[in-house]
Amino acid sequence: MTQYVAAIDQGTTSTRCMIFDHSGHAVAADQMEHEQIFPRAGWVEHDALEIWRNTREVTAGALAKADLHVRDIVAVGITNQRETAVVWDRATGQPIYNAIVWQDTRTDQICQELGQLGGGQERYRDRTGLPLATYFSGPKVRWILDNVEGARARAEAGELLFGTMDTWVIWNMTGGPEGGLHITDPTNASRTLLMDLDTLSWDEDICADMGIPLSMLPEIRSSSEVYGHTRERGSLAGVPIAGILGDQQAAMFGQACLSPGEAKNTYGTGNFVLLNTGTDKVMSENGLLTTVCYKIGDNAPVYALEGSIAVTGSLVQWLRDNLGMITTAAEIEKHARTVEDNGGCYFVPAFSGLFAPYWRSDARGAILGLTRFVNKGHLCRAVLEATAFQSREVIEAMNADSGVPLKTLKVDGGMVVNELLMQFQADILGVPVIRPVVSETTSLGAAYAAGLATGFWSGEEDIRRNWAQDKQWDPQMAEETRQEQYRMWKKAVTKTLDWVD
Ligand SMILES: Nc1ncnc2c1ncn2[C@@H]1O[C@H](COP(=O)(O)OP(=O)(O)O)[C@@H](O)[C@H]1O
Ligand SMILES: O=P(O)(O)OC[C@H](O)CO
Repeated sequence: MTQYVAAIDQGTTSTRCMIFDHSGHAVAADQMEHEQIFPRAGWVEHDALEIWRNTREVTAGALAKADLHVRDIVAVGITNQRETAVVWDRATGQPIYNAIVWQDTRTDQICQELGQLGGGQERYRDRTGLPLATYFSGPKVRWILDNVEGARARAEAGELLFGTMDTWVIWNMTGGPEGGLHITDPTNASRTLLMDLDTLSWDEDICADMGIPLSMLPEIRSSSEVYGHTRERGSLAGVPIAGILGDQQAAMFGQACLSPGEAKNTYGTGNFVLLNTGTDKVMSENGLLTTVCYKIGDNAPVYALEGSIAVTGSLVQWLRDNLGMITTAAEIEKHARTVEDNGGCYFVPAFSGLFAPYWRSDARGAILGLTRFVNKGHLCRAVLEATAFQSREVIEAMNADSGVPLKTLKVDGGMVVNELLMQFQADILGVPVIRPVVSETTSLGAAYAAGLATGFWSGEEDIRRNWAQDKQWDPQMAEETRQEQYRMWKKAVTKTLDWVD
């Protein structure tokens, strides 16, 4: 009997379930978008109950599309948007507030206050590998405890649980209030600002400073092991849950970036460039994060350097939803192709401040170089180019940190269908860009983590064998043009800084 592994990818804009066979080929997928809630400027929330409902629907949907029975599924892996924080009542399963999303900037003040405590910013960097920034979960939990009436007392009484989306989905999948597992893995925990990167355990001093009771926090398990089985109700009843990876780390698996020096760039809501640094924890001197890449069972953890970019694909969504300039994301390419270049127009999408390599929460978005000449095509081009320029900035930082310049760039994610963007990325980087056949690397990576733990795949060789190139874009731009356009981009960035008082 042919067997399969399922993956649930709880992403920023949607939740999907994919089912993979032994060759890493996707035999079915189902996907549902959820509401993006913007209560105020800079605030971004999700309804965690809507996400749990969608998770159930897409798992049933994927099984139905593949025409499979649950007994054909040997394991399920979970991957997720990272950092997004939800706090719920352990007895009822009701969230006490919407999930606060990674892009949300409401915790700026909290971060500034925490930075003034003993050890300041440096303590966070040294212990957690992260800058003290609004991006990460810890300050979001602190905000919920400070702002939801009665929350702190309930948290201290042990009534409340915190989780990133992996934790929330697994707790519900394993029974919720009736004995649900409260667990996470080091790739997700390393994004909270609460985990010690060396010991892979919660840092009690930081949790105390942040005012977060340890009883709220999930147990940190490895990224690949059988944690338990899904509850008896539901379409995946009784299947072992055997993998947990943050989505960007899952993409590393899906791209077979399993050796030191291997890197990928994922183009989704934001962009995330990760470089495998092996069992060495490299601390960045150029504005990158140090994070856990994965931890397989009892093996030593593997670390990564990461360049996180907050706004890339979501800028295309913004053009569609807020300005109505396009009706579908794919349409942007058609308009961008009506012009030769950006016509002098640069769009810096600092909607959530600027993440790597700047970490400037005082930046805000700006369109620069506007003249009467600039038309819709130029603006669409500037939107796409912003993704490529931001990627070059973090890759330059990575080259500086590692001392070994990247020779090729493996890419994946929703935006890599955009051929104009891929060519421009190769042009502005000056290195070839390579897209694999399976560009759903995030789901595939979660499936690999679960399949490795259950013996469905035997090891790294299986994963490497399954990876295959689909298309390569080689640089065609003259060196002088490349340098000039990048210089103008850097100049544009300087104009967005110091905007928020
Ligand atoms: N043809 C396209 N050109 C440019 N951007 C696109 C295109 N198709 C999708 N996108 C963008 O890709 C993003 C979706 O990618 P995906 O990897 O599914 O995101 P996520 O996992 O973050 O939810 C959206 O932000 C969308 O605007
Ligand atoms: O959901 P994605 O693919 O936009 O990924 C979000 C990242 O995990 C945020 O750190």
